Amino acid sequence: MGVRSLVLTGYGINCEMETAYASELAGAEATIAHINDVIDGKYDLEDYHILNFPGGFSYGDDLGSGKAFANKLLYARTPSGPMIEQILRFIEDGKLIIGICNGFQILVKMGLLPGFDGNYKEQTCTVFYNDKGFRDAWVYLKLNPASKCVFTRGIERMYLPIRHGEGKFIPGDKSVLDRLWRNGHVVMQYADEGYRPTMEFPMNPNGSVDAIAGICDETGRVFGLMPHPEAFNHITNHPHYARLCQEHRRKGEPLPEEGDGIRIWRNAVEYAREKLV
Ligand SMILES: NC(=O)CC[C@H](N)C(=O)O
Repeated sequence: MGVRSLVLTGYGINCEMETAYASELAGAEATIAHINDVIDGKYDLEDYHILNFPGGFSYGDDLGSGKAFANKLLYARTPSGPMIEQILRFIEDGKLIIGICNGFQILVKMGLLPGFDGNYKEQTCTVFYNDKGFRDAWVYLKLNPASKCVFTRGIERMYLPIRHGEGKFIPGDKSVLDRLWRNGHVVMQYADEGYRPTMEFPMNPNGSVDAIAGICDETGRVFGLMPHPEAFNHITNHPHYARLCQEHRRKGEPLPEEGDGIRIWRNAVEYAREKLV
């Protein structure tokens, strides 16, 4: 049996195709499912190993990005009980969840991230309006070596696209922020070209506290980030592709075809193959 990846969509989520494609490039079998079909019981989370919450504009970002979709997941009932119970069981079973951009906003607003002490239903952080409005650009990311995140194992730095208006990560208070650092929840920070974390715009595109761009839960198996790794699936996505080609030709080194973002799903698929399949 192979690794199966479920990609949710519906209500204005718009990155499901690229997210499914990223899963497949990494060796998983991907299925795109409308959230209502999951709630109706047409898809069973039990059949999957990786659950993806892609980016987009669910419910038009009304009430704050991701809030309405988060509430839908918290309060919807499936034929076999509350939807949230199935999601909690998915985590308990040792499986993997990733939320990207709007997906990250949904996970934070549900309380699934950071999910302190396994309490996945209490919101302790938020993702708020960027300091300087909507931004569409590529960002340098410094990975936290102390993070427990399964999806980013062995990755020290990344260069990925962002496109959001509400990406400013804010912990509820200082004790929440301390705890995020102390227990390895912080996965990645916005950085300058030398990969030093920064609060400076535009390298830090939104003003996130401590330049935080992505966090995970205590298990390292629930992960969310504002940047879009699925959108760097091939080297031609890179904004300086032509320059990279020239540089590599000069050095006589082949340019890798796969985009760096796929490493996130490669880690997930490898973990699932080892532990879940
Ligand atoms: N690209 C996205 O997923 C956008 C996220 C969200 N709708 C925002 O603008 O903040």
